[in-house]
Amino acid sequence: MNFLRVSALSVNYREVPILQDVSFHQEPLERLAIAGETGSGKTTLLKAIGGLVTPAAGAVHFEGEKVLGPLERLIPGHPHIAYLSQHFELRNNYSVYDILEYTNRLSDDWLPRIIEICRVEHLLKRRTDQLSGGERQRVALARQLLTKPRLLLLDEPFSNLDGSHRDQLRLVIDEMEAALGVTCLMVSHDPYDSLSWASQLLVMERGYLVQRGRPAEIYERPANRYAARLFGKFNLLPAGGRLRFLRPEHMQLTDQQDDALPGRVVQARYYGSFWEWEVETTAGRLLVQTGKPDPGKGTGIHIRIDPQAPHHLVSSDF
Ligand SMILES: Nc1ncnc2c1ncn2[C@@H]1O[C@H](COP(=O)(O)OP(=O)(O)OP(=O)(O)O)[C@@H](O)[C@H]1O
Repeated sequence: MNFLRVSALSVNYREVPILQDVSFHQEPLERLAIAGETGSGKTTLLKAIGGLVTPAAGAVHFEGEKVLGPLERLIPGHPHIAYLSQHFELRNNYSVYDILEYTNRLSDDWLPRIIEICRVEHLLKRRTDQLSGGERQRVALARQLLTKPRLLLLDEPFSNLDGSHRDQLRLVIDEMEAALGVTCLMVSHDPYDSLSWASQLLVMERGYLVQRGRPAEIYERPANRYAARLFGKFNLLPAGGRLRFLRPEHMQLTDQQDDALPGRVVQARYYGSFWEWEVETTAGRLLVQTGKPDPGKGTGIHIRIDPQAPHHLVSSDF
């Protein structure tokens, strides 16, 4: 029995297919992230898992039992699955403490524990309309945790947060998993959030699940051009009738000209921790990630493939 099993799930909105034949499973404490372009069906998938939309076909099973849709339950949703929506609402004119206490369905000793984990102690007396975006996010998360979920569905939890609030929320999620044993399934359109957090990634494209794998597998060996682009830029180098897929950091500048590809720098862009050079070569325009600054447009250079780079060959229609 899987902790969560999604089987051949399809969802339509007014007869338009939004999710088509999606199947996967998740085990307890496995960190699963769903990536995909806007409109690819990520939120709809979370809602179907949480019992908030009715599938047109297929089913979701949680701990061996079928998750019922909104028409099959008096109160939509599953009692052990919490859903932190992108557009969560906190009632106005209530203090944070009142909201949390009101929601608490657990024994009283849980409340201070969750307040501490979510780092909201200093906010308890404030009204909900007196909070910043990051603070509201942590209060909303605390509120969901007080329903004692076993599965927490997080829809773009970092999307409106700056760097320091993101880091803080990341710590909250880590602690919550460890201290409360909550399993998380996260939707994120930001490649860095999903690559660095997940143990398994799902890639959604126009309602279909097109790839599932470990983050490094999907980053280095994407199933198609769409999955490749979601996680950053890439090069395709001719290799014996096929194309070799290489990320810009898999290309190296070299002084040794044997076996190297000559080229001329077209443009150099600065990204803080690295530079990216765009280089015109006989194999096409290539991107090279390097620590070296802009050498000037037209500079002649030589490139080689990092000997440690993955060997991912794709067809010419990639
Ligand atoms: N209630 C609805 N009625 C009709 N169509 C909907 C409804 N909700 C979503 N859709 C459509 O379903 C598709 C998938 O939407 P969904 O919100 O699941 O995508 P998403 O991948 O989560 O997008 P985003 O990253 O922008 O949140 C979109 O084309 C959207 O317009």
